[in-house]
Amino acid sequence: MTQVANTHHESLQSHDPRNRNETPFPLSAFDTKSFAYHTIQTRLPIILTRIVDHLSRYKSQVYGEKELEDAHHAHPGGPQEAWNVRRQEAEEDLKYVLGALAKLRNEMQTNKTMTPFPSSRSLTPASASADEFITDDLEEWNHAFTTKIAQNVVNPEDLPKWFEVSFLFAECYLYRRISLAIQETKHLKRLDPFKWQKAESLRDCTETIHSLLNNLSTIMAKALASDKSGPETFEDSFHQFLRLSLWGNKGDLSLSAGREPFKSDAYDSDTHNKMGEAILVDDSEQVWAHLLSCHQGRSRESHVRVDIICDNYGQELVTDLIFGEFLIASRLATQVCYHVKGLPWFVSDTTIADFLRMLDIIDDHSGKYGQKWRNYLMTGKFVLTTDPFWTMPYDFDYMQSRAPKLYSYLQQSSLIIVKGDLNYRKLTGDLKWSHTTPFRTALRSFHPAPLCALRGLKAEVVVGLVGGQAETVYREANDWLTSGHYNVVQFLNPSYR
Ligand SMILES: O=P(O)(O)OC[C@H]1O[C@](O)(CO)[C@@H](O)[C@@H]1O
Ligand SMILES: [Mn+2]
Repeated sequence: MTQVANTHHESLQSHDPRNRNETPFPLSAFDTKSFAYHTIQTRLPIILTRIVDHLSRYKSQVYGEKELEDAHHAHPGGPQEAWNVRRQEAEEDLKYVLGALAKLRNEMQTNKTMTPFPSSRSLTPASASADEFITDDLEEWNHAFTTKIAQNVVNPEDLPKWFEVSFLFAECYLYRRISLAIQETKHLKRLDPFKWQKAESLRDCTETIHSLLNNLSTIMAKALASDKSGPETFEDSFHQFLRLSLWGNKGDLSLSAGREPFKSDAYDSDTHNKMGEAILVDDSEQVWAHLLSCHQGRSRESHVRVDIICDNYGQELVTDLIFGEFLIASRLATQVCYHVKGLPWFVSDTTIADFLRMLDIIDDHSGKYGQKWRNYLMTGKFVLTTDPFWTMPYDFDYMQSRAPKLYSYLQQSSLIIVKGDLNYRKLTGDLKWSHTTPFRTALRSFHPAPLCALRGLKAEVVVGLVGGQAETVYREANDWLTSGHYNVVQFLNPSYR
């Protein structure tokens, strides 16, 4: 395997507990020609500025004025004084958040040293509810600071800086600091700073979602009608739904910072075929064969659980729900488990509150599926879960040691679908692998169960290509690694050698 080493990082080799001799170095903004540099220099400041704009523009929503008014109307003679105090405190909270974000932008742009987090115990808890955001990842963040794992600093005594640490660490750190500013307030703890962008993008793809849900009933009816002898007959539909979920990944909001946002057209057979031309590695056949063998090999009582490590809200989540519906209705799976983020993350990633809101929105589109999928959640056909690991700075190679419970849960999966670009970066460690490195090698120790990555290429790591393929695609489009146009469907069953 080619070592694409960066002299700056050479002295790191002995420091990271992983065997550096066998793995290349992480992508980092240290390389000024890289997408990482462009992101930290230009895209992330835009993302921060957008939050500040929205928080300033929608102040009254941020203060929860509507909720206050509702409470006031519900209890007209109620404690007006208390509400006024709450409003003033919320105003102070907002000023605090805006100040913290300005400070964060300044620290990033002037390449300051990154500082550890306060202990989660120092944060006053909000009352527990579905839209509660986690805080219990902070001790792990500080573990990464103390041990310097995942950071890629040059010498053990060096402190991490924005343009020198690994790109993955820097980017995750930014999103964690945004959440911290919000969690440090008294009244704004549940604020999702990306909610206006998520809502806007949802409006942009309303028609697409509507048509997807409308067609779903027809396609499912057709697919189920042809179910003479069991799930074997679903092969074509399986490929359609898998690719639909891949296509869903085109609509992320973090990529669009500083670029034209992706406008979704209806997904039809033409889109399906065009997508096919832009799939650089397509292991869908193997995924199908694997899932079918799970179904055929299972006894009457046993389960086939498919885990979806989710990515974005909106269009992508709808395609993932549709895929889940297909898996359950076709009986290829008995359970589909959705893993979402415990914090607002990379602008458009799905949180628990987003997922539940999506079901309400789907109710408005198709009276049927929102309620149906809520029932699935109640009966265990669908499971919705989160874990602090997803918002830690670690790539998946660290899951077994830093989140052993999550790892062993995933070991019981029949198939793990890993969605999107960021998750792919975490699968491969966001390292400078040669593009012909086998997918298995790039996963390093992460082999909990058979897995399939469904990902649009939006960052400078991709593995598993054949010799010469990268060069050919580069000639077609020199921004092939980051444009989101090209895709991979990569499968690995760790029990096959
Ligand atoms: O939603 P996705 O597919 O993980 O994409 C996230 C985006 O954030 C990044 O990880 C970094 O900015 C890009 O690679 C990508 O544009
Ligand atoms: Mn995302």
